[in-house]
Amino acid sequence: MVLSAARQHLLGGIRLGAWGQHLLRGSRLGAWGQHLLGGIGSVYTDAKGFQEKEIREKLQAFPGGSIDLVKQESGIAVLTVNNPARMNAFSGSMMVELEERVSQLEEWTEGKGLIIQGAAGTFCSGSDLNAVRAISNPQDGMKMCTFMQNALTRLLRLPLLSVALVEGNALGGGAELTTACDFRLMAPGSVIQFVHKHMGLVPGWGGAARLVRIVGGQNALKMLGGALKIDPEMGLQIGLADGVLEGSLAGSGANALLEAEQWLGCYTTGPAPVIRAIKSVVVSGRELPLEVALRTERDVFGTVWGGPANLQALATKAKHK
Ligand SMILES: CCCC(=O)SCCNC(=O)CCNC(=O)[C@H](O)C(C)(C)COP(=O)(O)OP(=O)(O)OC[C@H]1O[C@@H](n2cnc3c(N)ncnc32)[C@H](O)[C@@H]1OP(=O)(O)O
Repeated sequence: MVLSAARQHLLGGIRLGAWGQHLLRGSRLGAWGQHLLGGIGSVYTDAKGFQEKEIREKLQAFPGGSIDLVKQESGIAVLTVNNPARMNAFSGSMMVELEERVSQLEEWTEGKGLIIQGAAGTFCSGSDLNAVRAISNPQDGMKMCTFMQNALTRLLRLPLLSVALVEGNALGGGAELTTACDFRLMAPGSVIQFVHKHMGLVPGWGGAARLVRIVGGQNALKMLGGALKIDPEMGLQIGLADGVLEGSLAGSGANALLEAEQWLGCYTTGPAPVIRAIKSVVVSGRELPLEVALRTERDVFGTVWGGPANLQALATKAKHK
C-alpha cells in the first residue's frame, strides 16, 4: 500500500520517531499504521547542524548529579532529578542521563505510570548555570536545546501516564520539565516559575509550546511575560496543576511520593495494555491531524479489542453503576 498524496500532505512535517515505534511495539496495528510509521524520518534530528553524538560529548564535559530511575512492580516508575547541592539543576551529564532513562522507559513494556520528582524536597532549578555559562554561544545553545527538546518530547509521548510531583521550586528548565508530563501535582508552598525572561531567554526545551497547550495562549503569555510565580492555588485556577497535595503529608519526602502514587493510581489501575493504549490514543489526538489521529485510534483500538481484558470484562458481564 502506498500513501496517497493527501495523506502524505497531512503527514508533512509530522515525522514520527521513537513514539511511533512505541505505538507499534508489541501491538497489532494495521497495515496503514505500519505505513504511517515506516519510512517516516525521525523528528529528532532535524535541527540544522545537530549531531547528537557531538552534543552528548559536549554535555558530558559538565558532570554532576544524576537522573535516577526505579521501575516498580506496580507498573509505576519513579524518576528522580538528583543534584541537591544545586537545587537539582541539570548538569550536562544529567541531560544525557535523562535521555538514556527515557530510552529505558520506552523499552519498559509492563509500565503504566511515571512520577517525576526532585531530590531532597525541591523539584528542579533548571539548567546548571555553570554549564550554561560555558556554552553560552548560540550554536551550542541550539544544540543543547535540540537535545533536551527531543528527550522531553519522547518523555511526554511515552505510553505511560506521567505526573510531575512539584515540591519546592520548579524554575526555568525545571518548569519546562513539568510540562513534559501529562499531569502536575503541586505541594503546598511550591512554585512553578518560567524565570527565562529574567535570564534574557525564552524557553527552549519545548516548554513554551507545551505550556500554550496546557494553559492557553493568554495565560502562557502572562506566565512568560511576567515570569509569574505560580503557586498551587493559581496553578489549579489556570489548569497548570491537576491537584494539590494534602498539607499534612506534603513536604515529607516519602509521604509526598506516596500521595502522588495514590493520586496517579486512580488513572493507572487496570491492565497495562489498556492503560498504555489510552495514553497512545490521547497522544495521537493531541499531536496529529484529525484524519491521521482517527486512523491511529482505530489501529490502537485493534490492539485491545478481543484482548484478555476485553474478553474478561465480557465474560463477567460488567455493570458500570
Ligand atoms: C532552557 C533552560 C533555561 C534555564 O533553566 S536557566 C536556569 C534558571 N534557573 C535559575 O536561574 C535558578 C537560580 N537559582 C535560584 O534562583 C535559587 O538558587 C533558588 C533555586 C531559588 C534556591 O534559592 P535558595 O534556597 O536561597 O538556595 P541557594 O540560592 O543558596 O542555592 C543553593 C545552591 O544551589 C545553587 N544553584 C541553584 N540553582 C542553580 C542552578 N540553576 N545552576 C547552578 N547552581 C544552582 C546555588 O548557586 C547554591 O550553590 P552554593 O551553595 O552557592 O554553592
